[in-house]
Amino acid sequence: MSKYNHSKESEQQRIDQIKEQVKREITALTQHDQKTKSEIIHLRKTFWEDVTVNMDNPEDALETVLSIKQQSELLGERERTHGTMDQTIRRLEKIQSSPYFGRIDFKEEGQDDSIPIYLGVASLLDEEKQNFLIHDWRAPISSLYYDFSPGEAYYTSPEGTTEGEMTKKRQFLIQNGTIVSMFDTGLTIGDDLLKEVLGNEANPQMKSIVATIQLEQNQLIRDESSRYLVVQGAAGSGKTSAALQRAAYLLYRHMDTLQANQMMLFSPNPLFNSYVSKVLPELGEENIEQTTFQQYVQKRIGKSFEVEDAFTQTENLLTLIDESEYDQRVSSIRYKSSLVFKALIDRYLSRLSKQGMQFKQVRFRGEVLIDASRISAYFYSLDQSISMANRMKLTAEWLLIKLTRLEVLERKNGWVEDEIELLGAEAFQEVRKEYQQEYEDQDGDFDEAKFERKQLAKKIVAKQFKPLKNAVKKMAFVHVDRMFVNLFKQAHEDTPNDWERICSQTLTNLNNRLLRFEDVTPYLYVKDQLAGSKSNHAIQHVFIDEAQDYSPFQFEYLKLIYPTAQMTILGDINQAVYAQSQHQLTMLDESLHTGKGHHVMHLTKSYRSTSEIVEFTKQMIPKGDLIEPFNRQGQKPEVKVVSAPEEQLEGIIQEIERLKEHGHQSIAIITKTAEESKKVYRNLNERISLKLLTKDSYEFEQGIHVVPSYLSKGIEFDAVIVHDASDQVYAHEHERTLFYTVCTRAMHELILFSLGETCTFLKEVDQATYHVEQVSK
Ligand SMILES: Nc1ncnc2c1ncn2[C@@H]1O[C@H](COP(=O)(O)OP(=O)(O)OP(=O)(O)O)[C@@H](O)[C@H]1O
Repeated sequence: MSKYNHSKESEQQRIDQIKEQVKREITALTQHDQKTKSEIIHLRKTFWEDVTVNMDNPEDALETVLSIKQQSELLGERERTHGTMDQTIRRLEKIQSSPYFGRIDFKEEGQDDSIPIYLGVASLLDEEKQNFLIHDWRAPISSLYYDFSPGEAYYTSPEGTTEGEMTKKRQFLIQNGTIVSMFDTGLTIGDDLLKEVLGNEANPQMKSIVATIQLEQNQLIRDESSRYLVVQGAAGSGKTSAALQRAAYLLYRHMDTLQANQMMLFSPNPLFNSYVSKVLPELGEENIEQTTFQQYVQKRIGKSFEVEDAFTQTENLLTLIDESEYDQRVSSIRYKSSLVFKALIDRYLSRLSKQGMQFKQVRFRGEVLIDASRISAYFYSLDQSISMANRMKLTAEWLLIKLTRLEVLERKNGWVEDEIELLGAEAFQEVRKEYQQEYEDQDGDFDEAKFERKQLAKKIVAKQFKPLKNAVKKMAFVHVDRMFVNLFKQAHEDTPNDWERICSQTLTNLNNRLLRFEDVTPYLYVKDQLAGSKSNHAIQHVFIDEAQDYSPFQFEYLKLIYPTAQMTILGDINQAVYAQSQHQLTMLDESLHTGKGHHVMHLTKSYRSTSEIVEFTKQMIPKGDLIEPFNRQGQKPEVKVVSAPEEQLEGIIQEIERLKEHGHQSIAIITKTAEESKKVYRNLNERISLKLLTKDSYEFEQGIHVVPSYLSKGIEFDAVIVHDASDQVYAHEHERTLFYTVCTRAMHELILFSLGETCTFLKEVDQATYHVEQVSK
């Protein structure tokens, strides 16, 4: 028997022992859990029998409350225990099937022997609870596995730095408790295993990469040196994957203070939410909160405006034929996304703090109760040294006091008497009961009827004043919309050349109650500054994926709404597809992250696509030569030049057939616009089974999809067929990043059709890196 086999045998024996121990633990826990479950059922059934309910006097009532509290605490405690046991059983079941993925032997400085350390998704102690049989991949010592190859190594923990020598590094693939393969690895973590993983078919759900995290990804995952961690990473470099592992890592590191619902992931589209939803549960953690910027703003703005989303904005721009119209819209978008515009707004706000604030009158039953001018006078009577937000709060408090006084006066008005006449017997009975409880012992001359009418008047008016008071509490008396409109009506310093045009277009939109995407952040910023910020102090960590799509203004705004959160900002400047971010400063720009508290990292190795695809795509972007493909070979990309639309459709169908024969299950036909996607879908739908992805799609499955370029970001497919990569479709320099994004979605195969001459981005690529075929009947 070879040394390897022997070693494999003994490794399998160790796994078998672990499985036995885990089996025993699961049996014991299940029995215990059964008992707890029965107790819960019993407690729920007998809840009211076991509490003494007696409300005869205050002491008895107090005792009743205490008894209910005690009983529900007992129930709550049992339910929590059941929850924890359930979780532990699930964790143990996972360990049983795949206990670990790695082993390192580490000889600590000053020690004689190496100790084997096995790494898994969760830790496991031996039965004496003395030694770790498995270390959690997030434990400090586990970083040795990701950071070093055999030789001198060290790791840092809260106790300090431990130095030593790594004498072995081994990788396992274990399925159903059996070793499928096992490699002793050198420099990088399991090139072979990684190759195998990356060579698999695409999955409609992203997977955890815990067994094959690469060195630079590990640094990203564990970095806690700064408040803002900024990651510029090439397409397919594992930004999203590493971000999710990082979330799991932070949850482990700060398990006493951080919970999944205190972390927020901003993703590029609703589809993405479902795409990444399995990763954290796979790692034994709960999913963190997820949203898109659009979902956030939509919730904030509600129905008061029709809100354009970033996709509609992009689609509108991509379908604009008139170049000057395009230039105008883009210039307005870029200006409104800039910090220069934010500075203009700040100057406007500071003027408002002295004069010009707009308020709404408080009206009640068609009459003006408090005039806007009185609110304004009160606001400006407050000391200017008090911040605007606090002056607004004080004004709201003043209004509430005023409303309470007016409410008392209102009770005497005729309409109240009319309302009382219309009341049913029930209302009278209710106040009579109140009277009996409170005043039955009063002297004989107490007028019960008068009391009744007074009480009813009080109730009727209070009910009608309630919405008014609530509106004041929500700062609805501040006329945000009018002040936002005034921003575009007033003269300002340092405006761009086309300011007048920007203003007139914005005012037309606002008049039609339309808020363009570029106006959304400025509008919310103005609203928050005037009517009180909606900052969220509960969120402790924010992840922003595809950060190249966010403007510096959006970054400032996100900092305001999450004032205490740390941020992980990930993106790729070469995939900036929105007008506000192309050739503009974006949230990702290093110039915004120079100060203390910011740490910028770069990921240059690309894992998603075969090296042929990466070699091809990297030529389309500036500094593409810095991108290093992972060594996984495949076919060279194919460019098929056709001369008629029917040829393109036929060609696509043939390619799909071929790709399916090769076993590819997830195939995307990517078009530039949604309009084009719809057309392709209509033309192909009768011939092959496929799905159309739109901005409202929430999930995607294995299969063939037609998807517009800007919705394909962040996700990946086994094979990508680019629909019409001709110079008629990708005709402008500003579409370079869009084109690059589309091509980099392919894992194994990339096929580009071009109806006529190919686009410039393709012409620039070295012909030796792809095949060209002229297809004609
Ligand atoms: N260390 C790794 N081990 C295994 N797979 C990896 C690793 N790193 C990345 N991958 C795989 O590479 C692919 C791309 O990863 P991911 O989507 O996270 O990259 P990205 O940088 O966010 O891409 P993009 O910016 O192009 O959307 C995924 O299939 C992911 O599972």
